[in-house]
Parts: sequence; C-alpha cells; structure tokens
Amino acid sequence: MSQQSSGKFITLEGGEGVGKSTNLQFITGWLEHRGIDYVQTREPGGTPLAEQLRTLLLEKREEAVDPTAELLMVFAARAQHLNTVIKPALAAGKWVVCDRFTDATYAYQGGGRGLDRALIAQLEQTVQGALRPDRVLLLDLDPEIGLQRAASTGAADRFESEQAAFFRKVRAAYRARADVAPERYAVIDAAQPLAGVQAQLARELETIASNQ
Ligand SMILES: Nc1ncnc2c1ncn2[C@@H]1O[C@H](COP(=O)(O)OP(=O)(O)O)[C@@H](O)[C@H]1O
Ligand SMILES: Cc1cn([C@H]2C[C@H](O)[C@@H](COP(=O)(O)OP(=O)(O)O)O2)c(=O)[nH]c1=O
Repeated sequence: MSQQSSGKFITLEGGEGVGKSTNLQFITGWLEHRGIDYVQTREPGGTPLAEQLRTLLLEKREEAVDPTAELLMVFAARAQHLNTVIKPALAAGKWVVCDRFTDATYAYQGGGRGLDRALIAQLEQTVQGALRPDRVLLLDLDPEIGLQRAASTGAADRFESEQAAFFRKVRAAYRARADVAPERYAVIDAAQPLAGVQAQLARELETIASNQ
C-alpha cells in the first residue's frame, strides 16, 4: 500500500570524494529491495540538455569562468531537469534520488565562489517555487580526505582542480545549511567505515519511508 503514496524527493550532497557514488548504489539497492518505484538522477544533468550544460560546467578551460555565469548555467540546467524529470516523477508517486541539488549551489557557488546567498535564494525561488527536497543526506568529510579518495577515481575536473581553501568553504557552507534546518538534513559522518555510513543511511531511509 505504501507504494501508492506520494513520492519523496531525496538528495545526496557533500564535497568531493565523500562517497556519493558508492552510497547512491546502496540507496537504490535499498529502494529496490522495498519495491519502491524511484528515479535516480543527478545535477548538473539529468536530461540531454542539462547533461550538455554539465559538460560545459565541468570541463577545464583556458577562459576563466565568471561565477555569475556559472551560477546561471547551474540553474538553467536545474530548470530543465526539474520540469522535465523531477516534477513528473514526483507527480507519478515515484521517489526521486538526486545526486546533488540546490544545496550544492549554496555550497559551491555561495560558499566556494563567494556569491551572494540572496541571489541564489532568488533564483531558487524563481526556478523551484516552493519545491525543496524532503530530505537532504549530507555526507560530511574533511576535504583533504575526500580529495585523496577522489584522486583514485580519475582525472580532476574544473571543480576538483580548486584549491584546498575552496573545499573548506564548500564544507562549511553545507554544514551551515544543515545547522539552520536540522529537520531537513541528515548529516552523516563520511569518515567512518562504509558499513557505518550505510547503517545510518538505512535508518534515514526507514524514517523517510515511514513518514508517508
Ligand atoms: N566510508 C568510506 N571509507 C573509505 N573509503 C570510502 C568510503 N566511501 C567511499 N570510499 C571510497 O572513496 C572513493 C570515492 O568514493 P566515491 O563513491 O566515488 O565518491 P564520490 O562519488 O563522492 O566522489 C572510492 O574509492 C570509494 O571506494
Ligand atoms: C549541482 C551542482 C554541482 N556543482 C559542482 C560540484 C561538483 O564538483 C560538480 C559535479 O560533480 P559530481 O556530481 O560530484 O560528480 P563527480 O563525483 O562524478 O565528479 O558540480 C556546483 O558547483 N553547483 C551545483 O549546483
């Protein structure tokens, strides 16, 4: 019967190398085991157009990218993704599991790049209206450890090539968002062994599923 109830919008967040990919697999495995219908997607990306914008955002280039241009590209991709993938899935009663969403914008463009949070909030309102994730699963990790882990998984993209100070600001911005709205965030210590991370994720998923 619970499969008939409304879809949930879950996002997975954190800095580089915190274990998002590894734990996304765990989350989708958990949903499949429960027979919950879901859509797995990511930002920037999730539609052909938004994936093209992702490529433009992530590739390293000679030209310095203006932070406001970066911000607008992120939200352009989000508008497309939200309206063509996320909203229809939620309306159909599916869960949406999204690898990053607007918290990443507050963390990277707000914290990392230093853009005005009020500008981000304005765009958030314009693009999303009242839509926010039901629960943000925030994998929290010292960026030095995260970057070491990420280094083992391929060449660094434009964001991964930033300096350590950038990632410290990203982490602080994520944590600040969780601190002011603890009811919407699950902060998970991603430094612990994977089994501990996943035990905590499973508890979170149980709680979300039972709040239908
Ligand atoms: N809790 C953990 N403890 C130790 N290593 C981990 C943990 N979680 C993930 N890893 C490893 O760290 C690396 C990066 O993980 P990954 O899931 O690709 O991170 P992300 O998608 O956030 O960049 C992988 O080699 C993965 O096996
Ligand atoms: C969604 C989003 C992502 N990003 C950045 C964070 C990441 O560095 C990058 C997306 O990469 P990510 O999803 O971490 O993919 P991978 O683990 O394969 O590198 O985009 C922003 O700067 N702002 C945003 O709003």
